[in-house]
Amino acid sequence: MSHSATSTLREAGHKIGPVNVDQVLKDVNILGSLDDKTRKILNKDAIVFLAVLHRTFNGTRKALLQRRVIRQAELDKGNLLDFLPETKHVRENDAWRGPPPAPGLVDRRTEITGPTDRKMVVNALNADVWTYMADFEDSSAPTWDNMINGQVNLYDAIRKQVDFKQGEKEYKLRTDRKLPTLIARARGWHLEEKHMTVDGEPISGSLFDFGLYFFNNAEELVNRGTGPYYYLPKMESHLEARLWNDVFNLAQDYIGMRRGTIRGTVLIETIPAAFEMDEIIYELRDHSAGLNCGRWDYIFSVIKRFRQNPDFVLPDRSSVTMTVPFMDAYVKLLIKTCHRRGVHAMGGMAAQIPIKNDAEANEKAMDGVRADKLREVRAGHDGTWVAHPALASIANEVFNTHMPTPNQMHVRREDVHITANDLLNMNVPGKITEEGIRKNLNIGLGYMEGWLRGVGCVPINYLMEDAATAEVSRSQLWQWVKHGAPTSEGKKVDKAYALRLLHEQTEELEKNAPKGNKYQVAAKYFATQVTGEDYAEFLTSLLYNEITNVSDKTPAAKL
Ligand SMILES: CC(=O)SCCNC(=O)CCNC(=O)[C@H](O)C(C)(C)COP(=O)(O)OP(=O)(O)OC[C@H]1O[C@@H](n2cnc3c(N)ncnc32)[C@H](O)[C@@H]1OP(=O)(O)O
Ligand SMILES: O=CC(=O)O
Ligand SMILES: [Mg+2]
Repeated sequence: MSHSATSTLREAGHKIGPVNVDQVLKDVNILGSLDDKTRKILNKDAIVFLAVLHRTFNGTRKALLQRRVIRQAELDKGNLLDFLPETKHVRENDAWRGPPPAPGLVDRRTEITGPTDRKMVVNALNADVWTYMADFEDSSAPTWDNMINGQVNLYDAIRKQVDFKQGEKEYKLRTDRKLPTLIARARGWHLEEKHMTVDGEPISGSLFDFGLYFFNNAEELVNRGTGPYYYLPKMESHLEARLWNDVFNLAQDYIGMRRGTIRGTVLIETIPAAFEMDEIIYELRDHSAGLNCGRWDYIFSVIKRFRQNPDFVLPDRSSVTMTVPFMDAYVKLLIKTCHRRGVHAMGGMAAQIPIKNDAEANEKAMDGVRADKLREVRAGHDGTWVAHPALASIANEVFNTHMPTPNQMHVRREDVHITANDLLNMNVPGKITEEGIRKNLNIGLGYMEGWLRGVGCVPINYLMEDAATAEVSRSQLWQWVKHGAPTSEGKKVDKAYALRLLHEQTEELEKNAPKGNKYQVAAKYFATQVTGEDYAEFLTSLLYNEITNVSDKTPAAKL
């Protein structure tokens, strides 16, 4: 796209502009390196658009993050959460609905998810699935290269120009059928993208991911029969959804696109958001593509938000299943709410992945995935997630058998009545064991070690581990030490015990890892997080500086 000193980007239909490019670009810096390919994506017009987003919305974003801090202070005093009295009218009004599903989103029974590196993009689009969530979030470490090249890969994939060769292997998009609908997951409101600054501040990771994908592809996607679709992670209130809606409106107006063309599926993956499901759909209204049960972040959020409260201490991670009372209540409420409002209620991610060298263990793992998908379809979910192409056939088989229609929005779940007590019912059977502690340490260390090398999703003990699952492990360790939880072996989990096991696990992992691994760095950070004292809001924010080398002295790229 060309630019001029006064660019309207598109003369026809736009409502915002004309924009004085030189003026907007004043005090905008790109601190990450650019080559010919990335420069095409992060072109001047795109940068102008991102700067407009930043200047319009960053103040609100920061104020909303501050609201999280204020709410946390209330919870730290022992207060609980409840449905909001001020939005009762939204919940009780039966008259409003979300929009009908957008093109390409009517049937989304099996969604594959994964990071946006070129190989994974091709493999995901070739998988036997209906939709593909291309992930800039939980399964991506946000290095500059990952984020910007991910945008290049999606740009090329949308235009079917993504084929490439790696060694002898050719990666080619299949041509024998329609490709799955693409949905991009932007980073959450809490993350920043340090490689682009506006007026001396880093731009929000959400606005960067959303904006670049939108600006470069929205029109192309519509021309190809779908649209600019997103997954929106880690929100904590309907006001954060309102901010997304405002962003969507501005973006569509900016390029002259009909409002309501963008669609966002919101992950309900924080405990405060579970109390505002109706309100979140209401805020996004014409842009809503439903809600999703982001189970891993949800467990993380329950522990995080109530970490000072001894009533919320949970047993070993493996005991916190989808059928324990608080998880069951959350699933049921989500499905009921979505279907009442005519939008999709998406299921989530079973962590099992294929085990290649042990047929028996593999069968057991696949049975676990099958059981999870069966529970989801029977509960009324309209679709589910798979972490790996080899799991698509299992999800398809279960959903094809039990969901003959493209979705099951007609399943209204009037039988379900979920109260605040149900959402907060921590009656979870199970024990805290030394094995559970060691597993959490291995997951935390293993995940952080990969993340520090730029890998955002790793297999550990034949389970998919990503930013959300690692947070569950980290938060459990913190919580157990904080509350001096007893183990089934008769020990009290305290700081000395946690640090001793951390040391042992680090040694063990390092012994078997290639030279140049990052276990020592991971352990240094993890040690600050598992002693019941400091608790970073997010591991990814805590570690971010380790994967960026941006400073005041970094020269800006020439625009
Ligand atoms: C809590 C949440 O947010 S869940 C959502 C976020 N998490 C995810 O999206 C999980 C994504 N999954 C993955 O990253 C991977 O499946 C892992 C890391 C768990 C396992 O990866 P690997 O060890 O490489 O698996 P494996 O060796 O079996 O892969 C076989 C092939 O499938 C490909 N593959 C595996 N998972 C995916 C995927 N999700 N999308 C596309 N391709 C995939 C691999 O690239 C590999 O391709 P190749 O044969 O061309 O080299
Ligand atoms: O994003 C999904 C989750 O489970 O977390
Ligand atoms: Mg998540």
